[in-house]
Amino acid sequence: MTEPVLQTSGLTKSFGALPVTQDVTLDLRPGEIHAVIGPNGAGKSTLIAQISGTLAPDAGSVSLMGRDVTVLPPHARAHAGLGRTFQISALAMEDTVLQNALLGALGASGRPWRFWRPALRDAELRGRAEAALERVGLADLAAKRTADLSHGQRRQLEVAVALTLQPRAFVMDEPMAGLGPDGSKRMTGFLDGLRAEAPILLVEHDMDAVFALADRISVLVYGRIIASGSVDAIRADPAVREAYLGDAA
Ligand SMILES: Nc1ncnc2c1ncn2[C@@H]1O[C@H](COP(=O)(O)OP(=O)(O)OP(=O)(O)O)[C@@H](O)[C@H]1O
Repeated sequence: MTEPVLQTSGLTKSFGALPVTQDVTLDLRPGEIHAVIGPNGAGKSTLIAQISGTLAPDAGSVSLMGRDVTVLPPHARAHAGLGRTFQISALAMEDTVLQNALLGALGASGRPWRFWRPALRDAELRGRAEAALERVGLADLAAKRTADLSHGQRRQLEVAVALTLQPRAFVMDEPMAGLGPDGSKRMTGFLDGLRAEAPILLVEHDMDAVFALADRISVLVYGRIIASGSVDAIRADPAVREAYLGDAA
C-alpha cells in the first residue's frame, strides 16, 4: 500500500469533562480526497486544529510524510508541507488580492516580516503568488481590494494563499460554506483537480460535494470515528444513516 502523506494515530482531546476527539486514527494517501463528516459539535474542527497544530492533543500523534510533527507549532507544520484553509476567513480585507497571496508566499519563504515591502518587488515571491492566483482563477482580480471580492472568490483566494506554500497535503475546513449552488459546483471542480497535486483531508457539510469528491469518507460522531470507507459503503451504512445522514443518503 502507498505510504500515507498524513497520518493521525489515537488523537484524543477533552475540554474539561467533554471528550471532543477520542482515539482518532486516520490517514491521507497520495492523490485522494478523504472527507470527514459528522453532526455539528462532533469534533471535526478540533480534529483539524490538532492536525494543523493550533491545539495540542492530550494523547496521540500526527505525522506528515512519515515525520512525527505532533509537537511542532502550526508554522513549522506548514513549512513541513501542510496546507490549510480555515472555516473563518483569515484574509487581510483591506489588502489587494495579490498582496494576500504575497503574504502567503512571504510566509512560505521563511523570511521575516520586515521583508514585506521588498517582497512586493521580489520577482520570485511575486511569481509564486501570481502562479497561485492563476491556478485558482483569480489572476484577473489581482489588483482588486479583497473586501470587494464575492464570498466565493474569497474562498478561492484562501486556497491560493495555501497553495503558495506548495503543500504536500491539504486540510480544509468547510471550503463550500456559504458558496451557494454555483460557487459550490465551481469549488468542487477545482478541488477535484487539486487532489492530484496534494491530497485533501476535507471537513465538509455539503453532502453533494462530499459524495462527488470523496475517495473515502470517515464519519465522526461524539469525537469518535464510527465508520470509514468508500462513498457507497458509507451511504449504505445503517449506523451512519441513523447518526448523521438520514435522508441525505
Ligand atoms: N475551546 C473550547 N473549549 C471548550 N469546548 C470547546 C472548545 N472548542 C470546541 N468545543 C466543544 O467541542 C465540541 C466539538 O466542537 P467542534 O467545533 O470541533 O465540532 P465540529 O464537528 O467542528 O462542529 P461544526 O460542524 O458545528 O463545525 C463541541 O461540543 C464544542 O462546543
